[in-house]
Amino acid sequence: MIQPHGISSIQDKELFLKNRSTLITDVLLPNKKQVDIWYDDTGIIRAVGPEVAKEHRSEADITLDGSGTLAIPGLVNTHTHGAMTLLRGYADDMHLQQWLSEKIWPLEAHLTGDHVYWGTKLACLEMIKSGTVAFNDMYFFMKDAARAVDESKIRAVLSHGIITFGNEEKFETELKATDDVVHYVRSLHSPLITSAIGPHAPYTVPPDHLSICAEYGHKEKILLHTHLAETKQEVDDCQKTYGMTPTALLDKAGCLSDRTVAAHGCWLSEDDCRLLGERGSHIAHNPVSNMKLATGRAMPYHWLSDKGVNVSLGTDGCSSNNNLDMLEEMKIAAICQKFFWNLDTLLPAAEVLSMATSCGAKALGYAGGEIKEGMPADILLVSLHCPSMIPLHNPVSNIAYSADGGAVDTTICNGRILMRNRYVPDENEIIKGASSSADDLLNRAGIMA
Ligand SMILES: CSC[C@H]1O[C@@H](n2cnc3c(O)ncnc32)[C@H](O)[C@@H]1O
Ligand SMILES: [Zn+2]
Repeated sequence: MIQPHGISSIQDKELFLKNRSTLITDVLLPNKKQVDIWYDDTGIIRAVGPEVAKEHRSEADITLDGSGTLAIPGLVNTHTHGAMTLLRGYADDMHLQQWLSEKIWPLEAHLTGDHVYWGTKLACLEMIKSGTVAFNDMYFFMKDAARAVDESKIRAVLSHGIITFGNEEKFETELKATDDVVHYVRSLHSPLITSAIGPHAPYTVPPDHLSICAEYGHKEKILLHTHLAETKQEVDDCQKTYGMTPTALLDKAGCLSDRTVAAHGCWLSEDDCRLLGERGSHIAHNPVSNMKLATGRAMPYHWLSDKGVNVSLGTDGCSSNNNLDMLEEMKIAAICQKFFWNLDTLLPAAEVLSMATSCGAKALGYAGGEIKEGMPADILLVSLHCPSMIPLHNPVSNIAYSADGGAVDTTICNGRILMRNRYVPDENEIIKGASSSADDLLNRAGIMA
């Protein structure tokens, strides 16, 4: 049996190498019940309860001592641009359109597949260290992102971000890049990685191109990932040009279905929320990015939940956040909603925890986000010995309002242990590779690091 504490020998490193039947003993659940959890080598939870260790100890290859930890489902980041880790701190404190057109897009023009590989490796490392086990990613060079995700062993939905501004030749290239990613991801035969089509936004992709994206998504049975109603300017321009809201425009183009994940939704109207509910579409809320880029309005969570829309949580990219810490995002989501809408009961702790877990899994189209029999073993063990978790009057409150990603001790995705006692194999190599890749990007763009 491999001992859980102290990663000191080669044998201990075997803990991370493959899926094994695993017993987690004496762990606390958010309802304050102490249980054992047993999952098998296919990564499926087989039993959760107080007597599970007694019944299943002989079937487990590994036992992890869960005492002093709280088990919660792995977190799901439903909107980000992973490789933007390399742009962290590059352009802050700006207006969105100016930020994109004057700083971000000019630098992104110099990106290579190698940058995206290292940026995504860094993103995966940061996510594993803060308890995220799945993410919805839209960026460039997504075959390189797929390689990085495949090595990191976390879940991802990957889309090539399509920006055309109506240019037909560019659209051809973007569709080809999308098709390449879709086929490459399928060729990996990974149960953890799927692909999506990613028209960037209704203001960068015109209606005829959006319609073709929708058709492609339906044909391939994949998700459609986009940005929606992020700023007032986007909504006003859309009304002026097309006589309808961006949500109605997406619907007219066939882009709204239960396989649609739209990020932001800050400026949705009540009618937009009704339409999203009727279509079964999902909204990914990104409060930190919205507040940092001063989008001027918080996503109307109360209208969306009234209309039955599934609302999940995302961080957006590291240039507008500037980290991928979903525990931090949960707190800010819960307090931002209360503050902006002046409703002290809006988005309570338990709802924001669901938003970051089961609602995220639902948006990304897989069963998960709950610790119970039959679910994938996407499990975090959060340390109860860190100051932000003491006292433990209410574990859900501590998770939503007090802890940050640093409290996560152990991260398990689909039964594979990715971090134990905050140790992740290859952490130093990833930090080194990503740091020099970020320097290389700035050099290529003629910017002194
Ligand atoms: C075409 S790949 C994705 C594209 O989106 C850019 N991006 C990052 N954050 C935001 C945001 O908040 N709103 C709109 N676009 C954003 C990213 O830099 C890529 O160019
Ligand atoms: Zn975004």
